[in-house]
Amino acid sequence: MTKKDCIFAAPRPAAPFAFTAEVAGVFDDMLDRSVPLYRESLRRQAQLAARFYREGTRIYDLGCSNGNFGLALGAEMGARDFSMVAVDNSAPMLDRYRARLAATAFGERIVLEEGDARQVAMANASVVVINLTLQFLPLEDRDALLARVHEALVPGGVLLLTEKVVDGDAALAELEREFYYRLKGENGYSQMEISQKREALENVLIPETLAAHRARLERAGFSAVTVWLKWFNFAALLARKAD
Ligand SMILES: Nc1ncnc2c1ncn2[C@@H]1O[C@H](C[S@+](CC[C@H]([NH3+])C(=O)[O-])CC(=O)[O-])[C@@H](O)[C@H]1O
Ligand SMILES: O=C(O)C(=O)Cc1ccccc1
Repeated sequence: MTKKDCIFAAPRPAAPFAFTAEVAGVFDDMLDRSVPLYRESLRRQAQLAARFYREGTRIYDLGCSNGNFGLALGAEMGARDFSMVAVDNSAPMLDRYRARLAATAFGERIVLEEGDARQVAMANASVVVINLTLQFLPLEDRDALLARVHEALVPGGVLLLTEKVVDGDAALAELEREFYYRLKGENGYSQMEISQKREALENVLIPETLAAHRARLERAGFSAVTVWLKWFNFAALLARKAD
């Protein structure tokens, strides 16, 4: 059971946001109230993964947190066999993922790896998921990771990439931010919570434009890219490797 996210409710000393045990303990509530269409997007990504998964290959989930994609995928696959490697560099997140997997029938199909997404060895992948995680890597490391993802994919394999994005037009970027903070308010976050979290995420979560993402995916070698979901400053992309 995850608790209510009250992390930024009272004034706290300014510190960069990190995926600590405190965050892991309230993670589901935080994402349900902070990421528009979070469950819808996970469910469709699980369906896409099931659709593109090929027997004998692997799925990678980079930045898997406490396992919400893995649990959605397991439910989607049913009795079908699959193999997934789920990576995160936060031990408290993986502890929770491990505990949740133990209560499922598909636990042995998912291998948890504690480590840096930039370092993980990948091969023979039909699906790679990077859900709200590329945004936490230094800008200069993003090209190399996506190039390695493309390299690891089998022909016809897909990358499912979801990110917080920023509009290239300053006025539209401001509009999207305004509507995003409106959603947070509707979901019960106070102005104090919204502004303290914004400060904690500065220089930690670095969003890019959709144009920058498309250009990177093209540089990495992907032959076809679609934005299958967009809500103001959040976007989910599917990038396909040629057959
Ligand atoms: N360099 C890194 N290497 C590995 N993991 C990292 C790194 N940097 C950050 N992380 C991990 O990336 C995750 C980002 S959350 C992903 C949500 C999930 N995908 C979900 O579908 O629920 C998104 C969010 O909280 O906005 C955290 O668990 C970090 O520990
Ligand atoms: O809350 C935010 O502003 C977000 O961008 C979403 C989020 C959710 C969980 C951790 C970091 C960012």
